Amino acid sequence: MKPSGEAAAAAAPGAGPWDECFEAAVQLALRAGQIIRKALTEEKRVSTKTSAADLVTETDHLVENLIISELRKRFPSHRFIAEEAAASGAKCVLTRSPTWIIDPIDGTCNFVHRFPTVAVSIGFAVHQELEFGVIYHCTEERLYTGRRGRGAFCNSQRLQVSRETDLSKALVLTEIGPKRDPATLKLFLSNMERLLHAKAHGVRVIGSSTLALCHLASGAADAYYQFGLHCWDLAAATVIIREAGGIVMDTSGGPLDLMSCRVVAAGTREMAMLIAQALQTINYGRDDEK
Ligand SMILES: O=P([O-])([O-])O[C@@H]1[C@@H](O)[C@H](O)[C@@H](O)[C@H](O)[C@@H]1O
Ligand SMILES: [Mg+2]
Ligand SMILES: [Mg+2]
Repeated sequence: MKPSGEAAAAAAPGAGPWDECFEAAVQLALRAGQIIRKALTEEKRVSTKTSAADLVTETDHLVENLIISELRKRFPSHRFIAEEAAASGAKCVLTRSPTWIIDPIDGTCNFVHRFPTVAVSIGFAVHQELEFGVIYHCTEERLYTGRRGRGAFCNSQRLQVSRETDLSKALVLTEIGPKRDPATLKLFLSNMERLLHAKAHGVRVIGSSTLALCHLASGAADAYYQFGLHCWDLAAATVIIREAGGIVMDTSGGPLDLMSCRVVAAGTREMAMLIAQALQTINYGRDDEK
């Protein structure tokens, strides 16, 4: 079923203080998805950022500028944290002001290779609390939404996480992150090996952290962990997972720190703790200290 803004709004009935912002996010995600879907098959100008594996295209910039300019027109007092602005030096500071946290294309490496696992992610926080998240799987036309206290949905289907607590019965998702030096790769592979030694059914890397986190929210996977993602990968997906009944926390087992570039998420706290206890830390610094 094609997603629509009306379906997303109808899926979470009842007026709320941020309805207008939520509906703007939905419409912009759908519009961005059309641009990304069209550009997927076209020639691209590709640049690198923090590593040879950390790619960016003109479409990332075009989509991010479109989203921010449209939101600034409608909500001039709001603040923005966005991936490509941060790459150009903008500070990632989450204040108590209404703040949009944007990843214009999540899965840019997939996008460059025309691998159809790409999303646009728009999160929204007020008083430093995540209020809603919108993630649009551009090629499958799946609109994932979550609003604090009002449930999580894919198109108009309510989402519910897996209730699995046994790691030996779990499908675990992760992502590689942009660092490719030998020490980081050794730790990344060691973490994957630890989970396979613990008899996890499988470990999957799909190239988009936001869509992997949406799969978790839909119950199609039991856990997710990563070192090397960012607040714009996490913001929208965190609301969606929590509203689907899941847990999103720090890799230490403590509360999520949106700026820490690391996460463990799962359908149950038991599963999340089993994952966290198995992991060796890979240091990627903090978004708010770059
Ligand atoms: O850059 P992008 O495509 O928005 O986001 C990507 C993340 O979704 C992925 O989890 C991570 O491993 C990549 O390094 C990259 O950060
Ligand atoms: Mg991106
Ligand atoms: Mg991303």
